[in-house]
Amino acid sequence: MSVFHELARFGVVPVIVLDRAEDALPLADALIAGGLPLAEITLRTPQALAGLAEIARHRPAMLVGAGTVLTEDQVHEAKAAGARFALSPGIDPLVLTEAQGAGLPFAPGIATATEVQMALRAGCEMVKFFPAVPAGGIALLKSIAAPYVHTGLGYNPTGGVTAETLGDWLALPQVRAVGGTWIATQADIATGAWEAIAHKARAAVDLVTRLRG
Ligand SMILES: O=C(O)C(=O)C[C@H](O)[C@H](O)COP(=O)(O)O
Repeated sequence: MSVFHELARFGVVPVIVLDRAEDALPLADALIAGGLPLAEITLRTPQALAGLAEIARHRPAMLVGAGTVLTEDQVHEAKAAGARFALSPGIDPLVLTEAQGAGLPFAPGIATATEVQMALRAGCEMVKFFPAVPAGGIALLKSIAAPYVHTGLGYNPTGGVTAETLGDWLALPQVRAVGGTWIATQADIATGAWEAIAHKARAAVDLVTRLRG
């Protein structure tokens, strides 16, 4: 099974901004406790890679990937840290080529038909639809995805998705999983609100289970 198939089984991807590497394991444990052993650690903070590496090394049950991967170097850094997949808010063919060479499954960001075609040309299996809500929400995704249904491309809407709108997004057959920061916000992590994170993870997992029957 491809890593994006594994990810799709959860239906929801916690997008993480990690300020301190020492928060990585308690965060992973909270997500595991909530039944959501999955995280996209965004490479936006100096300690993100170290935190990702901690999770990959010490919590092998977690499916951990890197987000906000913007450069060729970051492809290799993410892979070396143990990322099983990578995503980015936008699309950069040079980064995609590098990821392919490194064997790191990569979902680039798209918000236009042109970008979808760039992703298809690069052989991507999944793309991030970013910024999902400000760009035009479900109506835009439906319209953009329509010409490419036959390709089997999957979408990961992220940016403005919430627990309340999760179900609407997952009702679209092309949506493999939504992404969002609400499950473990930067403030939750900074204050060590591990129980709250576990609770939000569990609520999201329960909702996905209910929706998918
Ligand atoms: O950095 C990336 O790889 C991204 O895709 C951006 C994040 O997914 C958004 O920042 C999500 O933000 P929320 O709207 O708070 O859920």
